Amino acid sequence: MVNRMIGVIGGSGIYDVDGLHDAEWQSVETPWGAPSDQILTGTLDDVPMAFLPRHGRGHVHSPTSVPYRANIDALKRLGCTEVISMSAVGSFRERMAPGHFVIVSDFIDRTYAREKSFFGAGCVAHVSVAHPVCQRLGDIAQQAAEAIGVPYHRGGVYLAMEGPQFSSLAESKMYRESWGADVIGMTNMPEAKLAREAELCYASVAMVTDYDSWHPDHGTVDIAQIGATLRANADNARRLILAIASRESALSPCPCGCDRALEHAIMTAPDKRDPTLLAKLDAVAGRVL
Ligand SMILES: CSC[C@H]1O[C@H](OP(=O)(O)O)[C@H](O)[C@@H]1O
Ligand SMILES: Nc1ncnc2[nH]cnc12
Repeated sequence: MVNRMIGVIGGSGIYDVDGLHDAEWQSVETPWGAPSDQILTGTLDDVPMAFLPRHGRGHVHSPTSVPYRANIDALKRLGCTEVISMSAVGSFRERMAPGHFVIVSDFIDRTYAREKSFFGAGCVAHVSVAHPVCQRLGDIAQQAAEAIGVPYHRGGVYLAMEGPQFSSLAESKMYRESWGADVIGMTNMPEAKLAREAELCYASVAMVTDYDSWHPDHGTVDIAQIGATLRANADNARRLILAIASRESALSPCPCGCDRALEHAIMTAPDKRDPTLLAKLDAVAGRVL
């Protein structure tokens, strides 16, 4: 048995975590470039943790410029076995109100200007993302939300848009009424797909900041209002991270198979694989290469 190591990716408004023992900001180099920032490592309740601010401290990266591959590679390289995302989202459902947390169950990926895979020419792989979220990690997030008493919803479809502009009214209505999306954000894809390729369990806790632009009583999205809700949510986000750590246990194989996602995924014949790409895949896919 090895211990779990939790990777937490903090989204807008979450640039550090309190209470880590032996806390240290570490620089991690990856074959995919630099991650969004240094990574804060330490232990919470004796559980090793690595915290990465997705947009960098000071909010430097836009949703499009976030180095998603470097971020996932860096967390894997540090020894993380799972990744929890904490993200701001707009809501398409009246009942998912600002201040509520949604434990995401699925995604619709509408992003188009990002690198979406570690694999490619010279080493082709196809993993399943039919169930992009780890059920076991979702259970832990749910238990943690229950324990801290934050209003939460288990399950919700997160639509990932490219941004950085918010949606038009017509888009907002289409996502909500025709596509069945429950919340909208700009960052969880391709992050979730890359976590799957890296055989990391992934779960996303979406923190509702607004009703996007569809709601007749709430007008259009306003970044000032989002900021105020984010600040109000930040304390609950920190408490949730603590509560998640205290629910972690020794590592056993993931019941959903996230940790074995690459088992039969690589298509390229061993003698046709590109050594340069294979070298870059050392952390992400070393187990199967
Ligand atoms: C600050 S509103 C828009 C911004 O916030 C969300 O980022 P994150 O998922 O990192 O919390 C959203 O996806 C947008 O990038
Ligand atoms: N309405 C919205 N659309 C996209 N990303 C968001 N992040 C927070 N609110 C959002």
